[in-house]
Order: sequence, then C-alpha cells, then structure tokens
Amino acid sequence: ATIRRTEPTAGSGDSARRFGTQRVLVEPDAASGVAVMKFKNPPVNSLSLELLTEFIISLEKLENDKTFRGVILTSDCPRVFSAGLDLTEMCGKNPAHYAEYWKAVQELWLRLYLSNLVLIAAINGACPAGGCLISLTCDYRILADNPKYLIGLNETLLGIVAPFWFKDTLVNTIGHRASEQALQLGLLFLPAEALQVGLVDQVVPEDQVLSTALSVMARWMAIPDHARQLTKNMMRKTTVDRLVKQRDADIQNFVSFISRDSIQKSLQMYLEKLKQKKG
Ligand SMILES: CCCCCCC/C=C/C(=O)SCCNC(=O)CCNC(=O)[C@H](O)C(C)(C)COP(=O)(O)OP(=O)(O)OC[C@H]1O[C@@H](n2cnc3c(N)ncnc32)[C@H](O)[C@@H]1OP(=O)(O)O
Repeated sequence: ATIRRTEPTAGSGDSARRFGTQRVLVEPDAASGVAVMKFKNPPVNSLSLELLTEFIISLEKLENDKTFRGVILTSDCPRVFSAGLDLTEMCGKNPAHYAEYWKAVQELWLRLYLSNLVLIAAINGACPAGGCLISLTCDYRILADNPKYLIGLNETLLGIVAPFWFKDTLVNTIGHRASEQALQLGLLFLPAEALQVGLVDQVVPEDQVLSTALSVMARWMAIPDHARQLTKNMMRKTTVDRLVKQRDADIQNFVSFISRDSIQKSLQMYLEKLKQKKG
C-alpha cells in the first residue's frame, strides 16, 4: 500500500492536507496535532489483510511524525464502524495465508494497544468482534446513540473463540466477571448497556460523535506526553508482553484452530447467514 497525499480541503491550508491509502483516509490537523483516521473498506470495513496492512502503515506514519499527538479512529462507511475480522480471510484459505493474516491481526493490536498517541474511538456504527477489539485498544470510546450500533466480542456466536489477548483487553476494560459473561455469551451490547458495563465511556447523539471526540482529545492532550505515555505503558505492558512472549505459538494455535473442518463449517454457515439476511 502506498501513502498518497490528497489536495488540502478548501480554505484549510497545509494543516488539513489529507493523506492515506485506498482503505484508510487520514485527515491530519497539524495546528492541533490531531489526525482523524477513517476506515474506508465498504460495505462494512471488514478487517481484510489489505486494510490491516494499510492501517499499520498509516498509524506508523502518524507515530513517526512528531506533529501528531492524538488520533481519532472512526469509519467512513455508514452505519458500521467495523464488522471485525474479514471472515473470507479465515475461510477456505491455506495455513500459510491464515498465519500471515493472524500475524497482521496481532501486529495491529500490538501497535494500537501500546501506542504513544492518544487514541480515541469515535464509534459511528456497528462494532462487533475485531471492530470492538480496535475500539478497546483506544484510550477512550465514544459511541453513537443508535440502537442498531451494537458493540461486543461476539465470537462465540460464530462458533469460534476470542484469543487470550482479546480477552485480556476486555478484562482490562470492563473487569473479569463482566468479561467472562460477555465472552461466553458473545454479547453484543446496546449503547446504553455498553455505557453501563463500561465498554464505552460516552454515548452521544450520532451527529456529535466526532465533535465529542475532538473535545475529549483536547483534555487528554493537556497532559504532558511523557508522563501520560509512561503511565499508559505501566498499565498495559504486562498484557502486551503476554502475547509478545508467545506470538508464534499464538499464530500456530490460530492456524490449527481455524483449519479444523468444524470451524471452517461454522464460518461458512455464518457467512451464508449474513448473505441470506439480505435476501
Ligand atoms: C484461536 C482464535 C480463533 C479465532 C479468532 C477469533 C477472532 C475473530 C474476530 C472477528 O472479528 S470474526 C468476525 C465477526 N464479525 C461479525 O460477527 C459481524 C458480522 N457482520 C454483521 O453483523 C453485519 O454485517 C453488520 C456489521 C452489523 C452490518 O450489517 P449490514 O446489514 O449493514 O451489512 P450486511 O448485509 O450484514 O453485510 C454487507 C456485506 O458484508 C459482508 N460481511 C459482513 N460482515 C463481514 C465480515 N466480518 N467479514 C467478511 N464479510 C462480511 C456480508 O456478508 C455482506 O456481503 P454481501 O452479501 O454484500 O456479499
């Protein structure tokens, strides 16, 4: 994926010169040090290998540019933040592909979870599974108050299991008992429920998600970077190290699990169900 610069928006000057890739739009505002990163992989921002790769590239570019201290993650697709991992990447492929794909999923989580940037999720659509995981890596989550925008780690509903580092990220956010129940039942929370359980930090009207994210960002960026970054690292490094210490084993575990006939059948059936839903 190549990083492309696009023309600045009208009357904005350099600070709004957009850049990004085909599936990840980046709207930087150098004046405030905040960039808005929008997933653009229609129809549902499924986390394909390409999107994961472009996401990592764009995030790295922002992290390496000291102009930027905060990034807001949001969706360019209507009604969906992200439908989670791309099921077609986990169905009917070969072990080598599964390994490559899972390595990219690990990489994105590792980069996001320990990012020095202030990361705020402006959740403007449905946010199941891998989409929920991305929002959980952020420092703060704002969800649009729309009953259609469900959020949660629903993997068991597909007959699969969220790996331990998905689990750890949820436990670090909503606690052990709430996570145990949510993961086993594959719960998808309504906005009010997500707020109540602590899965999201704020629920606001749909047209205020981005403006709310910008004002919350200002509050987080008022903290001296070094102190905030060291504190974030203190809070999260143990969780990250658990995966770092066993990345290859985790990949092998994923490949053998996802390759099972029973799992492949579950995923195929789930994909069929999604397609029939439209019928
Ligand atoms: C040891 C480890 C083991 C395994 C690892 C476990 C970790 C897995 C994490 C995951 O993220 S698995 C993915 C789980 N995702 C979901 O359950 C969400 C499924 N999608 C939906 O619920 C809905 O699509 C939506 C997000 C609520 C949006 O609904 P909407 O009605 O707007 O769109 P649809 O008509 O449902 O979908 C449009 C189009 O997109 C396809 N699609 C939807 N989700 C995915 C997906 N995750 N991957 C690939 N494709 C997806 C859907 O089939 C439709 O396709 P077409 O019919 O248009 O071809």
